Amino acid sequence: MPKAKVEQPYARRRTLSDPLAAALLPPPDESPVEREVRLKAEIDAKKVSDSIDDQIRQERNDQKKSKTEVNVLLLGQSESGKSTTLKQFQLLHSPSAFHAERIAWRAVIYLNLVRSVRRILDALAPEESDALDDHDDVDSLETASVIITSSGRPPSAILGTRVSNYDTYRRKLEPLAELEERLIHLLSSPDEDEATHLGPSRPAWEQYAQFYRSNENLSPSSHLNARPSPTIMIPHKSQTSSSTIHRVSSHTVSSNSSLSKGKEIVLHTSTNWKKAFSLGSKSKSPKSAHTGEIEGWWEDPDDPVHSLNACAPTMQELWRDPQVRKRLQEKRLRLEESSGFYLDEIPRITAKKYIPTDPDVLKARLKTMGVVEHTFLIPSGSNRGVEWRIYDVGGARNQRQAWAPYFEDVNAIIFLAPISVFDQVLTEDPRVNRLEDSLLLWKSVVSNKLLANGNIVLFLNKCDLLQAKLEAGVRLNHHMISYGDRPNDYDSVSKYFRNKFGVIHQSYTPNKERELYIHFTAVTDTRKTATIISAVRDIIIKGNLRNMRLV
Ligand SMILES: Nc1nc2c(ncn2[C@@H]2O[C@H](COP(=O)(O)OP(=O)(O)OP(=O)(O)O)[C@@H](O)[C@H]2O)c(=O)[nH]1
Ligand SMILES: [Mg+2]
Repeated sequence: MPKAKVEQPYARRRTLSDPLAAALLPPPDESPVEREVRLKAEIDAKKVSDSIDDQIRQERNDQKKSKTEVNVLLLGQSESGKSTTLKQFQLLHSPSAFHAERIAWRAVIYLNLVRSVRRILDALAPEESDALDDHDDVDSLETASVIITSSGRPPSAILGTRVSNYDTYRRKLEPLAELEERLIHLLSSPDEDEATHLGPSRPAWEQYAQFYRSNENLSPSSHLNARPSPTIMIPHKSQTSSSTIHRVSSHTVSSNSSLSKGKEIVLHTSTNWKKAFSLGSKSKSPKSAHTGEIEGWWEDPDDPVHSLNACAPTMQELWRDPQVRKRLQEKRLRLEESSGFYLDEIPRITAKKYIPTDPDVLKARLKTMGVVEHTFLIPSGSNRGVEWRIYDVGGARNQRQAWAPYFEDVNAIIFLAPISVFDQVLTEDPRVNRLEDSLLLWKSVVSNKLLANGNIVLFLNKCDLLQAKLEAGVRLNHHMISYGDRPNDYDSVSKYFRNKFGVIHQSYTPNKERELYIHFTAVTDTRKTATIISAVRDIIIKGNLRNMRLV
């Protein structure tokens, strides 16, 4: 064995300084046969040792992979329900962090309500023929909820029901216009007229924590764990200047380390977040820590709650006015598809000491800019120890270029396609039907090679709204000719959509073995969504293990 020959002198030389090697040296009187046997034994031993090393390395890698993180990307067009799904994940896995943020959602909910009222008033305005002709007030008509006819224009009743109290409503609700401006200023970036970030968070939390605890019967420790830490800016992965990553860690573990790891909320780079926190910040701290007597935002005369509270009876009257309802129907303005749900709860939402409930927060609309990362560490159950990173992206067309940098490391995609939107158009481009946009987006996601090995889960979302719409008599075949004369009921329509999305996946996926998991969802429904989320979690974990060949 030439190799052994070459090795021996070195081995002998090493013995001078290496006692272990000296002990392993062959006996000086070794016969050629003994030598051969020894060398073979050494080679065999090395093989065994190498294979053990390989095994250990492999196990370490596998352990590392399965232990560290599962990256999930939420994709879909704007208003498809991505952020709402993320909120459901948060509510399920880190409820205390979710609850701690509730007060901060107050301003967003106010803005959602005030905008609904403004949209109603705009829709009631007496029609002037030329106002319709140069129809550039797209926003006031809430494109997302307006049916576009073949002429490309909402079929507004030209001479519809007159609302006799219109002038009174306008006059009495005048203060809301100023309030809307203020809230937009507080919650939006200068170039946006939609709310894109939360209002007061930490200051509100600190000031009202005691009040909150006494109202919610929650233990002080759970609140301490949930307290969001100050805002930190994190540069975006992509080159786009308009995109931002917002990072929110929401560990469910209750150790101190989770606190020190930092639960940071990152706002838009162009946002003055201190300003955003100012709602309620004028309120003073509790009058007395001993008596627990609380002085809160409702004692601050500048707080928006006062204008809202004063306008509440008129808002209520407006929303209940049969002439108004008729006019909205004529205009086919369906406020229940957007932020309209708060209109059904005006007295509660405008109460001076209103604190948003879980369902209120889930329904609050806050447009996502850039990419928001949430981390969940699941401390028990079959997913124990797995760190979940969920990325929620902005779905509007000008936000989609920020998605690609996240495709590389992704383990699973949850794609949201709202299927109630077949009669709606994109807010950012009123020429494009929302469902068509969703189908195109779906096609480009399922055919993407970078995503070929990830699991893919499709949420056919807003099923509650689809059902209501079909029951109200809106016909799918008026908007999708391909539907033909099939029945216009929920079962037939939902199956049709499932098939349509399924076929696209089958035709365009670069990975023919990939299974597609489809769920019919209404992600604002916590109970049903919790069940779906745990099923999805198991699918993703199993898929991951399969990819790592552990199963
Ligand atoms: N009724 C009903 N409303 C829903 C459903 N899913 C989402 N919504 C509402 O639709 C609105 C938009 O949802 P978001 O989760 O903000 O949408 P998004 O996909 O994150 O939108 P972008 O951030 O613009 O990309 C919110 O007001 C939600 O409450 C649903 O299944 N049913
Ligand atoms: Mg969003």
